Amino acid sequence: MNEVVVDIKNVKKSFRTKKAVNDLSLSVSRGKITGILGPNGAGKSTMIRMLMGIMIPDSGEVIYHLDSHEKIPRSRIGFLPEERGLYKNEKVMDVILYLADLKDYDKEKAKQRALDLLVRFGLEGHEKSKIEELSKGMAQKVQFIGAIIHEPEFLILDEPFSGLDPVSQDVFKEEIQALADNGTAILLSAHQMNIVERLCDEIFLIHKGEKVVYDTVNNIKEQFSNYKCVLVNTDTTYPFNEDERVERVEVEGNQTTIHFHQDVHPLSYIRSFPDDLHWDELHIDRKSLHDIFVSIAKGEGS
Ligand SMILES: Nc1ncnc2c1ncn2[C@@H]1O[C@H](COP(=O)(O)OP(=O)(O)OP(=O)(O)O)[C@@H](O)[C@H]1O
Repeated sequence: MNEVVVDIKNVKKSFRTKKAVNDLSLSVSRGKITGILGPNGAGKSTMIRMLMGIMIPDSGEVIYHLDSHEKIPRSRIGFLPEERGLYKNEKVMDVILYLADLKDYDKEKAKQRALDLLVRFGLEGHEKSKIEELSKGMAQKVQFIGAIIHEPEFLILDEPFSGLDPVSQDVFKEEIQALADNGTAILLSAHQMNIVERLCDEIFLIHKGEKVVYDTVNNIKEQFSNYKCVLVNTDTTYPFNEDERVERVEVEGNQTTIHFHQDVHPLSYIRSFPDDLHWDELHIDRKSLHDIFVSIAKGEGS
């Protein structure tokens, strides 16, 4: 069942004459990862600030459905801001316990959770290290732990993967997925489309403060993404493009990519290949979310 944790309804926010967010509505549900995407300046941070109560919308509403009398129930929300920053002279455990205390979370529980989380993030034994002694990636892990230490029901992650190496990115991905599997509602802003594609259930794509797409990843791929078929080491003289199902053909090195028109499934086309057509590898794929994002952001639509 879809259990909505927060509804954003028709919010608008302008800075002088600049419309940063124009009439946007969005819901985030328990156990779901919702990606908020958009090119630089699209209005993502402004949306996040309104969710956190750091900014008040000019019109529209942010409505939390958490068991709290506060309009913005901060102790139930976790936030990893885009701007990283922890008290450099403080020790790892002290910083985490301080953040837990800000959310009124029990100190003993926080200590135990912190120890467990430090192990999960490969930071065991660093409880007494000062933040300044940590690498950037390690400090980011501590900040992530600080954002989830109080078991938030709603978690906002603003660019959690920036500056992380691929191994650390994987650790973050696993933890984010595990939190969602445990029922946390997650709003994720990220520019790494390959990660977003695999991690998010739904995507809210905005551009210049306006909604472009709000749907499940599968529906978006269905709606915007045609199939393509890649043949490795095939006969490039074969007239692949002499078929009305084919939109265009690209040859790059030993790869021949056949792009199909919307709604064409390539299987029937592939079955029509002559038996003696050689190829070493054949891949059927859809356009990636990256391709879709770029074409939408450039205003090319589908
Ligand atoms: N405090 C502010 N004063 C004036 N203009 C602002 C302010 N904050 C944001 N803006 C403007 O509002 C628009 C949306 O900015 P916002 O920071 O929300 O975008 P974003 O999608 O988070 O971008 P990025 O991916 O670059 O972080 C931009 O045109 C920005 O210049």
